[in-house]
Amino acid sequence: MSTTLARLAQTIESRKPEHGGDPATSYVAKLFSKGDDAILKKIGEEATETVMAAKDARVSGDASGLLYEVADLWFHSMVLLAKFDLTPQQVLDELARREGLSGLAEKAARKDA
Ligand SMILES: N=c1c2ncn([C@@H]3O[C@H](COP(=O)(O)OP(=O)(O)OP(=O)(O)O)[C@@H](O)[C@H]3O)c2ncn1[C@@H]1O[C@H](COP(=O)(O)O)[C@@H](O)[C@H]1O
Repeated sequence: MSTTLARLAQTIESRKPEHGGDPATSYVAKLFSKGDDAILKKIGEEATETVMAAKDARVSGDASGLLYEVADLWFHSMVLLAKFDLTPQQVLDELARREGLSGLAEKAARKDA
């Protein structure tokens, strides 16, 4: 896993209440203290902002805003994973498992099952 992702996952984990995360000084601790729905709401917002940024980029030809929104989306997705004691490595493992398997072939296999 990239060291940036690994470090961020570690920081997010350290912000959990059981590890002493303080909602007064930490955005992640504050999200954890608000509960699952607050995290899900942020994911919905960031996903929508990603869509809007892509539409803006299509019009302006400048995709730089899309990078910021996808970073926000990835970050909040990592908070969600941590909330459920899952790790980015597990997501990468799932992507690795899928490597080389065409999405079209996978879908067809599902239909046959
Ligand atoms: N990568 C991020 C990161 N990306 C985005 N954000 C925050 O996510 C929020 C995004 O929400 P919006 O863009 O909707 O802005 P907003 O209106 O201010 O947000 P809300 O008040 O609606 O939640 C902002 O407050 C951003 O600062 C992040 N906050 C933290 N991190 C990482 O998490 C680490 C731990 O952060 P703390 O827990 O705050 O110490 C940091 O060192 C960073 O590495």
